Amino acid sequence: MVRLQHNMPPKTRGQHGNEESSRNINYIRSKKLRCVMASKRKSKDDISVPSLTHRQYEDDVYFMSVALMFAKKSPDPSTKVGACIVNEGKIVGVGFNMMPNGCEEAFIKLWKRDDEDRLKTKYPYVCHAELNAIMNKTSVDVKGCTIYVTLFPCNECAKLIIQSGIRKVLYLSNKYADTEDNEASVELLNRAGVTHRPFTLKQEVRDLLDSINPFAE
Ligand SMILES: O=c1[nH]c(=O)n([C@H]2C[C@H](O)[C@@H](COP(=O)(O)O)O2)cc1CO
Repeated sequence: MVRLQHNMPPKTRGQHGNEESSRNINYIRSKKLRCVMASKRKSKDDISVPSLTHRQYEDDVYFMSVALMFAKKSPDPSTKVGACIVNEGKIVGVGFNMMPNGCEEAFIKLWKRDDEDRLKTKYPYVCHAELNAIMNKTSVDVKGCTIYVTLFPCNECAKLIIQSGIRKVLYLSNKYADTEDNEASVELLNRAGVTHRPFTLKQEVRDLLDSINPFAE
């Protein structure tokens, strides 16, 4: 009779007659299974603590939602853009595209995209969301901050972002991806070492934001 030592796997006959290795494999498998089951039991009892990446994702959703909420305030009838600057988890600046302060009334008819005369379109006058967010900042500076913006920054905004010390750009839409301005913007951000990446907001969050109407009766 073979006496099994405590903790030793039971002896079984392997498929190819290699008893020793098959015995070890079975032993390892059953041990692994016990570990998995134990960890499942543990995670059921534990209060779940979101992982760092999950928490970061939740923060990203939150700050991008703030950028979207501000985009809704833009008077531009065709493209509403919002931006939110974040410093170590705190919002330090928000903005949306609008005419310069004090010019809103005077330029009200200039929210056009097309006209033979460019001076009769919005483009030479409008202040972009990023510019407003940077100018409205509440902290001393925005060095090392992240900017959440609903549209990929144009080359002029890329310059502002770089010069202000912002180090990271998260954006929702990149609808002008094929334009030269956009190419210049990517080039600028890359050269300056400012990271930029798209962020996808789930449709449910967008729907929720669309449904918020604080002035509804
Ligand atoms: O980075 C940006 N930030 C920003 O606020 N804007 C604004 C300027 C205009 O009001 C609007 C773009 O208008 P349109 O898509 O009709 O060309 O978006 C546009 C960009 C990128 O072009």
